[in-house]
Amino acid sequence: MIVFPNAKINIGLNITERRPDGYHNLETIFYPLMIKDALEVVESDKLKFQSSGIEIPGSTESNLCLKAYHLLKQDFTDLPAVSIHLHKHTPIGAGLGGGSSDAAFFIRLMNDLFKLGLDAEDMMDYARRLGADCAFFINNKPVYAFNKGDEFEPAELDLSAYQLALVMPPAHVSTAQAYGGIKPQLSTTSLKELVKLPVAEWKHHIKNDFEKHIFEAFPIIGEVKTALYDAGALYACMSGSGASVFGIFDKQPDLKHLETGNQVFYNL
Ligand SMILES: C[C@](O)(CO)[C@H](O)COP(=O)(O)OP(=O)(O)OC[C@H]1O[C@@H](n2ccc(N)nc2=O)[C@H](O)[C@@H]1O
Ligand SMILES: Nc1ncnc2c1ncn2[C@@H]1O[C@H](COP(=O)(O)OP(=O)(O)OP(=O)(O)O)[C@@H](O)[C@H]1O
Repeated sequence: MIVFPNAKINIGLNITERRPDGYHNLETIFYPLMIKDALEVVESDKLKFQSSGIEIPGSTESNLCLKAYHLLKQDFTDLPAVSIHLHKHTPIGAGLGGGSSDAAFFIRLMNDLFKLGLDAEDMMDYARRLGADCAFFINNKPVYAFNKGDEFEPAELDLSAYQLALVMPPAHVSTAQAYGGIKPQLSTTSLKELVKLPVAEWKHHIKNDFEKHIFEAFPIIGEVKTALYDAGALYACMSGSGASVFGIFDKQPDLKHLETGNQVFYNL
């Protein structure tokens, strides 16, 4: 069975409180983005994992697909061994949730392949144990997210009338490093309300709290955001903890000048 785990962007990100467990409460809007990996799983005599495409840092055992397999195996002890092939296309250290998506799609695939009988809530509970971003990819629809970013309310948001472009600068930001530099602050108006404003108004109201200190550490990322506004973006923002930056345009932008040194994705 083969599936195509897609990425996400965060439209705004308010880090509101530090939690006693060391994590942070936040609010954000998750929006699915059509940059995709390919994930193939077949039943096998023993558990195997191989990847192709972009090189994934870290050990094979730390791959979120294998972590998801072991998590399911704890409860489904008869689960057969599988051979996993992940073709990695989504940039890593990008704030696009690529690894989280692989894990969530893996859980969905295993549920279908081996008829585990899990509903969406059950799968989200497994996903939450693998990472804060992971649960979103179970339903994979635009949502307002709160608490650790793993509790959701539906968001009525459809950007299909716009052109989305994404730029990945030559910088890699680790999520833990990004949270390390943050000073949480309660927000005055909820993103849930702000996102109802016209897209052209968002730049005056919707922010990503990571941008300030990440732009200081990696000036290139802030420069990319400026370049997206210069190219006519109605709204531009770093996604999650970075390093990628997306722009929302009312027509196909000309970003040729950004293609040297950056990876640019169009028609998302
Ligand atoms: C930045 C975002 O991508 C926004 O959607 C997410 O909050 C990150 O989610 P994620 O990559 O799935 O994060 P996890 O793998 O659960 O956690 C990585 C590290 O980020 C920090 N972390 C993550 C989520 C959160 N709500 N508070 C945190 O402080 C913790 O230091 C944690 O050790
Ligand atoms: N399937 C996977 N794909 C990519 N990275 C993975 C995967 N499984 C585990 N990882 C680990 O996750 C790390 C990437 O985490 P990081 O938090 O930097 O990602 P990100 O792209 O910024 O996504 P997020 O939006 O979830 O923060 C990699 O260095 C790698 O070690």
